[in-house]
Amino acid sequence: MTDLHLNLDLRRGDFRLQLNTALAGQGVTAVFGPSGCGKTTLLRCIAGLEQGGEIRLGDEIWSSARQSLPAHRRPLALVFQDAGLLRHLNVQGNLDYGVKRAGKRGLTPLPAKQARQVLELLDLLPLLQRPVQRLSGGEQQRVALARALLINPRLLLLDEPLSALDSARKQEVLPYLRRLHQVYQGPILYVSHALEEVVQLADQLLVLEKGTLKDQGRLADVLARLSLGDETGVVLEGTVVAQEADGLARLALTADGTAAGSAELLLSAPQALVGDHLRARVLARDVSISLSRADDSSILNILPVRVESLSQSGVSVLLNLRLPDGELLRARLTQRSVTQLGLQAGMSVWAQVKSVALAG
Ligand SMILES: Nc1ncnc2c1ncn2[C@@H]1O[C@H](COP(=O)(O)OP(=O)(O)OP(=O)(O)O)[C@@H](O)[C@H]1O
Repeated sequence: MTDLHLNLDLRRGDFRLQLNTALAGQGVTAVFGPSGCGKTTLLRCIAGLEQGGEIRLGDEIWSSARQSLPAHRRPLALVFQDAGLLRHLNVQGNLDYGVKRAGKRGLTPLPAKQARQVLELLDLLPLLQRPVQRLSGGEQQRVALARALLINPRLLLLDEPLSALDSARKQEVLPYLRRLHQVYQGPILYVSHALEEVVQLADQLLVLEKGTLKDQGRLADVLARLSLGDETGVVLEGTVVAQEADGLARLALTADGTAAGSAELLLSAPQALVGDHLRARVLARDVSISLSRADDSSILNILPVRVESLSQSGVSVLLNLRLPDGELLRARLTQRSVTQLGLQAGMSVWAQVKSVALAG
């Protein structure tokens, strides 16, 4: 595994990006934070479009006080919100153009068999002869992704690749991004300010605030630490074990993201396939508690939990709950409900989650 080491310090007007960290050499690391926190500047530094510090991928120095590999020589691929396709060429022409330039970056493009797998995964085989002006926004982004993957980059940088798409197109492209690991094993850096995207795609999360590192780590851990007010919640991960006839997917939770646990969730994830790894964000405000298992309720997800802690949060109480295999769940209740049920740390209760409240 080849980690990406960053030690950056640069100023742009009043803004200063100051960061000393390492990013995982595989999986998706999302760079997350409010507008203006420095996400794009960070990506541009790594891509060589801005200078300001040390960048090293494993033993390979891309930038230091003494030297800097020019942007067009760095062995990486970039996908921006604008697919940036060449308008006068068809899809095949755009892909060929990217492949031809891979050598400049010191990269060897994917061999034919793997290249075909990329095109299959992105459903591009039927579109190869199509002029790019006749592609939808979502299709254009799939071509941009293929063009990036075919050069077999050592690092893939995605800067808000969905933000120019409307929400229907976003939902269309997201499943493709979720499956990228089937054809690309290198590290992916994914810049976004959309939490729903980050939750679905990222393994690791790097949070920036005013140009500095606020937090970094496993997605579920960092999200649990972030204070998100009304959006406070947890991320549960699992494998889709069934797509049921009524459109609900059955997700078998994996306790630490790897080992299979015992709990299951039903959620609406129409695009997901059996075997897909999915994450569901469960907001604390969408979880209610009962002392006994209610079998006459419309709520489909009823999970046994242990109350770990209670903390006053504004006018409500935030409960940290543990599922039998150790996953964290949170519930936000009124003080009146907490008093009525006599809820205390250590109690075993039932957590109820409406399946519509789960965004896959
Ligand atoms: N060339 C520049 N000159 C002056 N200020 C700059 C320059 N480039 C970026 N900035 C400032 O640096 C800050 C970080 O910008 P950046 O685009 O990296 O943020 P971001 O987190 O990607 O924001 P967004 O989510 O809105 O894209 C902003 O305040 C921006 O105005």
